[in-house]
Amino acid sequence: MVEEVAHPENNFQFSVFSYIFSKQPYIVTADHRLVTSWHFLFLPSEHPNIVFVDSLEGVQATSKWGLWNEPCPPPPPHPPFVIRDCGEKGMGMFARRSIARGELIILERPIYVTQPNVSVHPDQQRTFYEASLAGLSSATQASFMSLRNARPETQSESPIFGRILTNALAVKVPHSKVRFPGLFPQLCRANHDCAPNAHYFFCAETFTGHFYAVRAIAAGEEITMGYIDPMASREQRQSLLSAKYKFRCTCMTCELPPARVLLSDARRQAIAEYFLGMKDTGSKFPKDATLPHVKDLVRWAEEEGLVEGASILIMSGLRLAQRDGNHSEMLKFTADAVNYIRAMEGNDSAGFAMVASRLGFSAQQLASIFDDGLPIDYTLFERMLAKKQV
Ligand SMILES: C[S@@+](CC[C@H](N)C(=O)[O-])C[C@H]1O[C@@H](n2cnc3c(N)ncnc32)[C@H](O)[C@@H]1O
Repeated sequence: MVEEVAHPENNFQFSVFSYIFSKQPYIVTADHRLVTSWHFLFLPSEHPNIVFVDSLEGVQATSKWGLWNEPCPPPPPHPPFVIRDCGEKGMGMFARRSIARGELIILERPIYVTQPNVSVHPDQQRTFYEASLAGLSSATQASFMSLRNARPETQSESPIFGRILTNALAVKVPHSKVRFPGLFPQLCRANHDCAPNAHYFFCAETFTGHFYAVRAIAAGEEITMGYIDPMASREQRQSLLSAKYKFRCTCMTCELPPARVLLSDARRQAIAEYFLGMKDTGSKFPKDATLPHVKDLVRWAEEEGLVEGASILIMSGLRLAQRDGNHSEMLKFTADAVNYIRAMEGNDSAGFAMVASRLGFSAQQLASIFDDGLPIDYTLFERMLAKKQV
């Protein structure tokens, strides 16, 4: 049975080859002639501004989350940034006023979430992507198409594909290890820096991308994020950025004098090796890890401006100290972990709750020790730890 498709909230007709798989929830095939018709589009009811592309099972699971019926949490009342043209980089995000470390810059819903590999034949790619774009309202389509396309070589396959490659940010959803590429009208305007001053993460509970300042940002300063593995050497980073995003990075770290680049590369490599060791052992610290070494790595990560790397190392240090029953080090690492997580993800984050649960506390209990602005109540913390016999 083939039925023509119109988005429930707009009058778009995808194509005569689209058909409705299900009206409740709204699931359609992009084009039933495609060999890859196992990719379906989910058009969340009353949200003509989101399209979710996945296998049928994927969109069926997604459609049951009910997140789409939740209103998007309101953004900060006066956005602390402007998006403007900045020459060779194209558009960029800039601080309208000074922004404090740990301040929320923007919170935004994606408009388009897709499978990492919608492996359709190049000839069919265009049909597929055009049908998926047509699932959006005309305003959202225009916003999508205004995003930068740094990959014009893909234009013949689809003008959409290049925009996905240029702009996608990871969307992580419950019960799936897949990092879905997601597009956001404003978040995708942030340019890259190898020591970024802001941190992006996706919150599945509210289905929004969050962007926090991880350093104090001065009025007029550019707000940046990291696109690639920051532990790579400068040469590797340059080649990754040039291959995928088609630009040469001229950030401060990349422009350091040669001797400083060597030092920066060596530090990043040492951190990468530690992470590899964690992966090898499948545990939170590598075999033979020692507290002094972790502390050196944390300091290097901080000096390199690698906030996310530093936070992972701090959590690893916390676990090492926990393994050794070293309460005073646990205290220091916990204080650092809380400090970092608050800067990267705000006060009520899942990360904060994770640190708390790691120590056997609730988020509220931990927050009571690390209340904003007050000196840390170490005695209380010691007492709580002793009670837990961590
Ligand atoms: C996600 S977009 C960022 C926003 C983009 N500048 C725009 O105009 O919409 C990624 C693209 O921006 C440009 N870009 C991002 N960071 C850059 C940087 N540090 N230097 C030069 N170009 C950059 C590259 O063309 C890259 O492919």
